[in-house]
Amino acid sequence: MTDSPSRAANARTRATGLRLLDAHNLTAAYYTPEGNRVVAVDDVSISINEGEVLGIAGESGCGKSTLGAILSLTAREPLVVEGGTLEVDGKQQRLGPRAKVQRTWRGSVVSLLPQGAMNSISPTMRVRDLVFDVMRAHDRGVKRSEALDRARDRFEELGLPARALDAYPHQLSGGMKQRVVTVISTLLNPRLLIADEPTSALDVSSQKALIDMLLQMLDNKIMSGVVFITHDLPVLRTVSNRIAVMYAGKIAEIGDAEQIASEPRHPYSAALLGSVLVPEPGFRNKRVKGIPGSPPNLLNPPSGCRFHPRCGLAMDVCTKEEPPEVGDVLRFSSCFWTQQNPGTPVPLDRVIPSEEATMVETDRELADQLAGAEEGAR
Ligand SMILES: Nc1ncnc2c1ncn2[C@@H]1O[C@H](COP(=O)(O)OP(=O)(O)OP(=O)(O)O)[C@@H](O)[C@H]1O
Repeated sequence: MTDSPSRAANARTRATGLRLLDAHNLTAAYYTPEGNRVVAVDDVSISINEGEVLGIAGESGCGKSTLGAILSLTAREPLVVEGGTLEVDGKQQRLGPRAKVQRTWRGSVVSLLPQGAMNSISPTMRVRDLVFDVMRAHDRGVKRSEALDRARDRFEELGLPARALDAYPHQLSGGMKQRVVTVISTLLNPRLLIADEPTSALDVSSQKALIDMLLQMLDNKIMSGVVFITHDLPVLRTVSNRIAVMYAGKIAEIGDAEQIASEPRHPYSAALLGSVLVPEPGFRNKRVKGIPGSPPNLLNPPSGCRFHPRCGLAMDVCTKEEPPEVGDVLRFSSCFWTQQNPGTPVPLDRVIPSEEATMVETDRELADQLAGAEEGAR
């Protein structure tokens, strides 16, 4: 995905410094048919500021979608949210098996744009029927004409053709379908939108159109913040103000997107970003081919720091004790090495020893994307 400098730069100036969401001690587990408890998000706390896009990065299976389900209050069996608190505008929503979700929260305070949403629209429903269903789920008394007027106004505000409301899903292109679903999921002006892999099935120009629309929605105060979950690190770096890097159900590192990309403080972030591009100037056209090994099975995660079996910087303490959060709530790294080496750049060649790291040429398109994202950030 190529990027215009102004879009990326604007994304970084939207955040106000005012708090939008404080999420404390979120824990959720899947209960398997065999009766096993798989803790997919384990005691995670994050904060998001007004106007901010918080990107969530991490390898497959590290808990990104589960975190999205907790934040959007959409967890369903076999996932059980076991504890935590969400705080928005001074109001609290307690989480847990016995906590009651306030009706006014789902859709209005937090809203989910689920992974693959565009394929889950019934082929026999027109877009306008979906609009009415979504609005009616929150307001039993809403009239069809009111719902459609609201959607039509919103489509016009965001430059989408109002005639798309009369279309069946198969009549829309993939990119248009995703933009339409995004608009529908924000019709109630949620404070926070959680977008789970919103761009992953789209071609490059549709990715750009969707991201532009999301940023315009933030500018127009349709919502006040976005949690953007994706595997695609160049996209994440372009769109996010801050990035949270997840590993095995925990936040390994969180911080300003550019800081995370150029000066990661956690060995896992360095390795993950190194698998896209090696930051050292002498290796700009090379990257590490993946991180050796694979994320742990969350049924039985490693003791101490969960990344220690794959980390070339691991010390004895990392195998036994939970790592400390080094930094503050907006920028921290959960790592003993970071604690013992303040201000020292993570040596990627020691995180992934050279005999295990296969260096490959960075493909032209990826290098251009990253160069564009960097240019935009300046
Ligand atoms: N239905 C389930 N039963 C048991 N374990 C599950 C179930 N769904 C997910 N998990 C486990 O929960 C963990 C987190 O899954 P999650 O889907 O949140 O990860 P993710 O980072 O979003 O992955 P991806 O990028 O592939 O979507 C994974 O390790 C997975 O094995």
